[in-house]
Amino acid sequence: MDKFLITGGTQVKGEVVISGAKNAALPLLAAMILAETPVTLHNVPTLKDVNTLVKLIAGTGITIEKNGDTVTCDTSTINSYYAPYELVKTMRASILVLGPLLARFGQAEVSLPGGCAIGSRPVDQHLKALEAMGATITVENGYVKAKAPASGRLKGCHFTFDVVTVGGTENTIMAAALAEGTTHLENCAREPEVVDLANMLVKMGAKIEGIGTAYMTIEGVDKLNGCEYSVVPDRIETGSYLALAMMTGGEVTAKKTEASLMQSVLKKFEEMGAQVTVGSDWINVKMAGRPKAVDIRTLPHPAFPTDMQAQLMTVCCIAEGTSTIIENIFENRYMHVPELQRMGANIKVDGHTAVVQGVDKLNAAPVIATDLRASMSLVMAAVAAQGETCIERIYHIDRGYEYVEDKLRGLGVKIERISE
Ligand SMILES: CC(=O)N[C@H]1[C@@H](OP(=O)(O)OP(=O)(O)OC[C@H]2O[C@@H](n3ccc(=O)[nH]c3=O)[C@H](O)[C@@H]2O)O[C@H](CO)[C@@H](O)[C@@H]1O
Ligand SMILES: C=C(OP(=O)(O)O)C(=O)O
Repeated sequence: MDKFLITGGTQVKGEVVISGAKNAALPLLAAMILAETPVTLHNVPTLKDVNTLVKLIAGTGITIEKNGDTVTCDTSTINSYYAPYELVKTMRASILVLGPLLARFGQAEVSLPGGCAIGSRPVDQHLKALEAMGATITVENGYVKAKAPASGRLKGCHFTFDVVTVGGTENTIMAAALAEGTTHLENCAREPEVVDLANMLVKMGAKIEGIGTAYMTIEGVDKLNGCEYSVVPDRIETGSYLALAMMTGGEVTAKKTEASLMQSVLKKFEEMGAQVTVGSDWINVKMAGRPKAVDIRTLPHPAFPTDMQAQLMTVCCIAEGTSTIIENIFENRYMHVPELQRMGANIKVDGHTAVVQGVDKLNAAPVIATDLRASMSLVMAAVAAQGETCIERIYHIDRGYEYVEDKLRGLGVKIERISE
């Protein structure tokens, strides 16, 4: 398993080009299954999760290829509607092929994703919404087996999500796009990645109203065509590199990104004393001196995203004063805390609440990355700490940060990957 060796004490400075968003690329790849003619997707990041989904889609017989940051797909060769456990277990977002396969081909068999380090993450809302559209769903031997009604097509319905779910909303709008009749969805997720998916579906010929709101109406169409589309910039990758500027009293300009996607995060940066300047496709963050403590609650978009919680907590570790963080989305998303404590952070966790008392500095220590964003939080801590930090199990970071060492080196970070 690969490790990172990071020599700390660097004040980062420079520019970083932001990649397409992992969390948009995955549903957009799944949506390709819906198209009767070829689709071309640009700005697709080269990541382990993207490779997994491409492999899973190729396993159905669909012709799909990734060249650089472009993926092309032709569904005319499909001969299977099956997503195996071996791939699904490595990436929960694999469940996103369920809605498209079922809506287009009337059947699907997809392994049930398990829980993961950050929480149990059930998919009951995905299944309930598809059932409301007339699907017959059984769960047997760890697989979700889904069939459309006898007509072969799902039916429009009225469905209210019990919880705001990004993946649940995505699976449902993809299915509804090809259903017979109109689907009314309430309590939808409004994340930019859901909006990106809806926009691509519209480009493919779907009829969707209420994009970016909690209430969406989808009038099903008989078929969807291919299109050419470009993945939205990664707001979490953007936020992570900008947070590194705050962590080290440095300055970072994130390019090829969009400030409008991440207002709640930029507002927190400003509350912490950073100078934030934005342009049409860039954001600059400059931090003079020590950040100020801040209070954070993670909630669905447009509030503060759970995927930035670990990174901001790490900045709070060296901030002046006491910060309070409340994680409302996932029940176990504080796995980075014991590792940050090993580096000298003063954090107390009680249930969903973490109280972080800022310290003057962090120290290098051997640590273990437990999940994707926890990995980035440890990288940030290591860059700011005095001494050499070894971070184990960095395969997590490869799921979600494209060319991470190159980008960090471009900002002055001293980082080495040790492959064993
Ligand atoms: C690939 C992708 O886009 N991943 C993102 C997506 O994950 P994902 O789509 O899995 O997250 P959800 O929005 O579905 O989960 C939000 C909450 O709803 C619960 N829930 C979800 C579905 C369901 O059927 N039943 C249920 O109870 C989950 O356990 C969780 O507590 O949104 C999360 C929340 O912004 C992000 O952290 C992830 O990075
Ligand atoms: C939790 C995340 O991803 P996933 O839903 O793919 O596990 C994330 O991107 O932070």
